[in-house]
Parts: sequence; C-alpha cells; structure tokens
Amino acid sequence: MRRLQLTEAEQGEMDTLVGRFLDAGHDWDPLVAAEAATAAAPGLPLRLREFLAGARTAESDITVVSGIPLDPALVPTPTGWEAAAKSAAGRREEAALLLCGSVMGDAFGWESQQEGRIVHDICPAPGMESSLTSASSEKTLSLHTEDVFHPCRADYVALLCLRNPDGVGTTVASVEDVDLPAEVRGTLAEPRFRFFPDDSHSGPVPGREGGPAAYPEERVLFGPEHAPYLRFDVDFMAGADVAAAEAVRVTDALLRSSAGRVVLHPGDLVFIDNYKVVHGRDPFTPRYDGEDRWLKRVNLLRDVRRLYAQGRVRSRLVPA
Ligand SMILES: O=C(O)CCC(=O)C(=O)O
Ligand SMILES: [Fe+2]
Repeated sequence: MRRLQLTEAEQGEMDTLVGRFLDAGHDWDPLVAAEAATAAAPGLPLRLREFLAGARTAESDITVVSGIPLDPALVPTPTGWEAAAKSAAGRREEAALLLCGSVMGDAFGWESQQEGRIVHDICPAPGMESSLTSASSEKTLSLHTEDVFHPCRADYVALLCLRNPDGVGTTVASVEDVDLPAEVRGTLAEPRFRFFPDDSHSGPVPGREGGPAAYPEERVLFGPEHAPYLRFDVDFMAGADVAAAEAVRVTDALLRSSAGRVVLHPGDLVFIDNYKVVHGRDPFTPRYDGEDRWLKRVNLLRDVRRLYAQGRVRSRLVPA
C-alpha cells in the first residue's frame, strides 16, 4: 500500500484548480468532464502527480491520497444514487475525483449501471440494505473484482470518501498475499470459469434464462505465471466442473482469511488495482439522516481505447 498526505498548501492549490475546473462549465456532464479533466490535471500539485504516476508505473495494489479538499458546505448524504444524480450532490468532489483519477487512467462507465453515469454515488439506500450492490449496508459486501464479468472491467476502482461517521471498512485482499495451493492455482489458471454481471447492472444477464449467450469460460488467474492477475467474485461466478467449483470455494476462503481493511475518512481517495485486489465492505447500520457514509466512485481504464476497440462507437460507456 502506498500513501500520501496532501499538505495545506497542496490542498489550497487543488481547491483553486477544482474551482477553476467547475467554472469552466462542461455543463457538468461528467462524460465531457472526463476528457477535460485529463487536460486540466497538469495543474494538480506536482508531488501528487509524481506520487500517482509512480503508483501507476509500479502497479501499486492499493494507493491512498489523504486530504482531498471537500466542500465545506457539503449537502446531506442523499438516500441513494438516483437522489444524488437528481440534485447534482457533491459536484466539487466529483471534479476532484475526475482530476486525480485522470492521472491513473481514463474514466468510463456502463450503460447498464446507474443509468450510464461516470461518477457513481455509493451511499446506503432504503430497501437495498441486504442487496448485493454498493447501495447495501446491513449485509457484508463480499470480496469482488469490480465488474468481474467483462473484458473491459476497470484497471482501478477509485473511491473518494465524503463521509464515513462510523468508520466502516472497505475490505481488501491482494492476489500477492494469498498462498494458494499449487493444484488450486493450476485449476484457476485454466479457462474453467464463467462470470456474470452483478445486481448493480440492469437488463438481461448473459447465460441466464432470457439473456444473451453466456460469456465463454475464462481463467481466474491470468497474466505472468509468477505474478498473476486475478478476477474473482464468489457471488457472480461459477466453476464449470467439480474441481473448478472447489477451487472457487478454497480461493474464497483464503482471500477472506488474508483480507485487511482500509477505513476511508472524509477526503481520503483510494485507488484499488482491480487486477490485483478484490474489495468488499463491512456491514453497517444505515442512518438515513443525512449523515450516512457517502463515497464517490469512478472506474478507470489505463487506456480507454481498449473500450473503443471492443465496440462500434467511440464511447466511454460500455454498451448494455
Ligand atoms: O463501499 C465500499 O467501501 C466499497 C463498495 C464497492 O464495492 C464499490 O464501490 O465498488
Ligand atoms: Fe465494488
């Protein structure tokens, strides 16, 4: 894990940049703002840019920047992402997230998720307490690769904390820290697994009744043999045979036993390497009083052209 604390002077610099960025308009369409953020990011404090560029090059598993300036007049936590979208809550924070995020990668979104928003709101929503989505609260969100089903899933999940009054932990486990038995490792490195969209995606699910054709069988471990990458989400994957299903069970148990947690405080921004680290969240009791835990999230690709090359249009949204 790499950490950086911004100084007061750096916070001032960032605050000015964010103000200028918002004044420039973009009609606050984060789809447009994502490109503008890349152009404006050289105005971020030099030490921050160097830190993020270093983390990107080293493929740091977890990268935390503390002291991102928040709006002193931050509105109460909305009760779900729809409410946040309607009222444009936390716009300053969205801008700060897009600016910093653009040093690590290119922001993108999903047509099937939060209605194609690029910056997501993660806050507890009434009725969703036990769902398998980030709007949950009372149920543990199990360790997962973000959007495990898709070849264009994020390289980084970036989370900026606006509120976390009860210090609820984001759980993390790195493929580098888990000691998988050789036999299991061998199974995981073979294309014997299917992955599915999680419940935050609307629309028909490939491979399920009524949905499009299933995604092909894929590997859990891939890339360099001695430093493999990982895709894993016990709730939205299946082994194609008995040994593969057992490998999923063993891996889940080992990941859970090696998991640590990052407790995000207001102004903390974490970049989770989605190829190396699975993440989740501890359960908590929602308040629905405006003081609830609230994060802004953006998915980042190291090169958005990977996405353009997959589709038929030059779009930062993965088609549904
Ligand atoms: O709430 C958190 O700490 C993480 C939730 C999550 O899995 C996500 O936002 O992708
Ligand atoms: Fe997630």
